[in-house]
Amino acid sequence: MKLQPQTGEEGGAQWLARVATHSLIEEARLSPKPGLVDSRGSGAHHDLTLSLMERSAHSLSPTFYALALQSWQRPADIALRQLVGRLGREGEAQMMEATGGVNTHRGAIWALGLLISAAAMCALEGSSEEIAANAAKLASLPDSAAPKIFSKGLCATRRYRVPGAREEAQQGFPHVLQLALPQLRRSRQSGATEQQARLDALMAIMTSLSDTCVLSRAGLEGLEAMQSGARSVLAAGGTARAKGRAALEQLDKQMLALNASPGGAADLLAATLLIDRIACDDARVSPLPQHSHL
Ligand SMILES: CC(C)(COP(=O)(O)OP(=O)(O)OC[C@H]1O[C@@H](n2cnc3c(N)ncnc32)[C@H](O)[C@@H]1O)[C@@H](O)C(=O)NCCC(=O)NCCS
Ligand SMILES: Nc1ncnc2c1ncn2[C@@H]1O[C@H](COP(=O)(O)OP(=O)(O)OP(=O)(O)O)[C@@H](O)[C@H]1O
Repeated sequence: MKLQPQTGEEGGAQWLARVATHSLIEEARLSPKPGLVDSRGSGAHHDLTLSLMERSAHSLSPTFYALALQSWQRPADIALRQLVGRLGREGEAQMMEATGGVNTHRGAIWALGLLISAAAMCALEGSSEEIAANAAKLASLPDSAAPKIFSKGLCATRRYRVPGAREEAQQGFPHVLQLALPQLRRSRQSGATEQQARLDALMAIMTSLSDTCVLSRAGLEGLEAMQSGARSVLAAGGTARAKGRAALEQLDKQMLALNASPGGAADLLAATLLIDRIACDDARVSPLPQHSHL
């Protein structure tokens, strides 16, 4: 199905920015998510609330717009990589200003920022595979202006020898393309509600992601609990089934007891919702009129 966003680069960039911000808000509101901020509350977080997440999402619209506009029909080269890096860091500063210094969306800016840029590179004509491949090319290029920070994520990837946010992007977002999007569309097709299909997509990501947020707070025990709990939900038929919902409730309790929150998986769900809306994929099955309300 072909999308009909506003035409031209300015209209297209505005539309992309709106869809990206909306994807972040829909991810944050989706409930019940294990350990994460959602419409019920703050999950395992003490410094995050839903209204803070929403404020943060809105603060990122100008960054998303700039990323889309500046990437329009450009090739993935060093110049674009450096520009995208600078805009991403400015977006992080914007987020920190809006939240009073709380990290609400660092991982999300990275994933959605690259995907917005990648979608704009093909002027909104790309399939999910083409968008992810462009994002991977950009993420694999060096950004000499990037500050050398030994972040929590980097620390976890070294300590546990696992891939993190950088590698997920450099590999073309396999958790989005190979797990979440197919699950989202399968669940919709089998009659799940939109909320259930999105929760199932989140579970699909959680079955295999090495989420450095979980590793930093709860180590390998937390990661294994997350992955096996998510597998149980899907093995029980997903959240459209009572047994699947019971397994999800169990997983939520376990994540809270371990003080674990799969923030990386949440970012990739937002990325999935974005790609689902912007990619020109024939197989898309969406119950919503595409972006008519955006
Ligand atoms: C790559 C980023 C995320 C930093 O990663 P790093 O692991 O060092 O840092 P940090 O621990 O602060 O953040 C990691 C975040 O990624 C998310 N995440 C965690 N695990 C994963 C995973 N396996 N896959 C994807 N995302 C994950 C979480 O939200 C987590 O909080 C990013 O902030 C960055 O380098 N930005 C630089 C600006 C830039 O180049 N932007 C370009 C696109 S806008
Ligand atoms: N609904 C959500 N709830 C919580 N985190 C989310 C949600 N959606 C996305 N995230 C992602 O999770 C990340 C939060 O990471 P993390 O929990 O590691 O924060 P931190 O403040 O760096 O660490 P800590 O909370 O352990 O002090 C954000 O960067 C954000 O992109």
